[in-house]
Amino acid sequence: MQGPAYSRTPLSPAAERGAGGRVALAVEAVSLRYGRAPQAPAVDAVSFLLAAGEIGVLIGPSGCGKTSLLRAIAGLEPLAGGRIVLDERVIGEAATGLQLPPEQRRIGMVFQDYALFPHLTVAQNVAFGLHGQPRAAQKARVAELLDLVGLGHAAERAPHELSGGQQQRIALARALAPQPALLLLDEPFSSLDVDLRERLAQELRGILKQTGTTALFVTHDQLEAFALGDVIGVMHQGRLAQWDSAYRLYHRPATRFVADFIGHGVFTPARAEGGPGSWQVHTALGPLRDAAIEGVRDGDCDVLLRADDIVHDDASPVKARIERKAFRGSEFLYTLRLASGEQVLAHVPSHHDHQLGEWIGIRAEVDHVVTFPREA
Ligand SMILES: Nc1ncnc2c1ncn2[C@@H]1O[C@H](COP(=O)(O)OP(=O)(O)OP(=O)(O)O)[C@@H](O)[C@H]1O
Repeated sequence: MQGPAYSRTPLSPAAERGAGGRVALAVEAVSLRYGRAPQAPAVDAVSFLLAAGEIGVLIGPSGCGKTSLLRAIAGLEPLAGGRIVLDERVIGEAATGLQLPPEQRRIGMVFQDYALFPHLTVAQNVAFGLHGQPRAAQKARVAELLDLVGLGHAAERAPHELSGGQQQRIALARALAPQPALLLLDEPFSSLDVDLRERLAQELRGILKQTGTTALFVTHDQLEAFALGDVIGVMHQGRLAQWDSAYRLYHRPATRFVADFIGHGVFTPARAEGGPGSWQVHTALGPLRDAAIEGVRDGDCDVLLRADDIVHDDASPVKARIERKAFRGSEFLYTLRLASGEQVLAHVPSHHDHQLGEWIGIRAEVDHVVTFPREA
């Protein structure tokens, strides 16, 4: 199927701003199919723009097509539809069969397995993409990159003498050394432990911003996506469900899938009344109002209630029974059941330590009311 993805905001925030937001990467209705299988394409008419120096992150459940899309951009898979433009140069186009080989795309890649050459030193690994340049220039660039990733002291060591995190920094230095027009990163931290991942994600963002590198990063991990990305794409069954800022993905999800995938929340039956600028959505927790509400229609609907929309308030006439609670340090995630049968989630400060089965007062404090057509 051709045509743009059903993304509410097809432009990334920086590309939309225009000023200082020169488009570096344009992915236009890109589709990819493995073999001649009749099943749905692995990537289905995906469109988005990434501005120069911007970091895009693709997230989505396993098998949704993230890696396939990255491979198509890298030139490792032929396009079944659409076109890819990098720095105003068409690098792949289904209609004409144009497919620039990976090495001619000026694209750097960092994958989960560090793929360093074991028989080369760290410095030789980083210099790998610089052949053809004068030796002195190569040496200076390698030193610069090793300093950038904090491993200047390790230049003469062998990759196996370094930790996983250090090896991944070397892989990053190697990919950045030839100053790629675009850096692709496919779950580069997934084999590392959680603390290290978080630190490396922050370091990586700093390095990419310092070098002004345009990058597209694939991860399973929402927190990693939020920490790294200027703009985040949620993929679902080969399609790009939404390409947007983290804030909008959370507060203005374009589809039910995105609303469900990002953050904690439930859909609860509601009834919308009013009109543009004056919508009121009636729920078991009382009426919700939002002048900026989008996509609502008069009548029955489902409304998204996030765990942070529900406030514990014993003075509230609305009561709910605690069915489950999960300790998360500064807060509990309570799963609550209203007398009317609806389930809601609530983030409650962890010093409010109530027992399972207890009834507590709650009220809804919803800044952004998000509704979807009622599902059977
Ligand atoms: N080489 C291949 N041959 C045939 N089908 C493939 C191939 N690679 C991937 N697929 C299929 O394409 C779809 C998308 O896979 P892809 O690896 O892109 O998803 P993903 O979102 O990156 O998943 P994960 O997060 O698990 O890595 C899946 O249905 C997968 O089974």
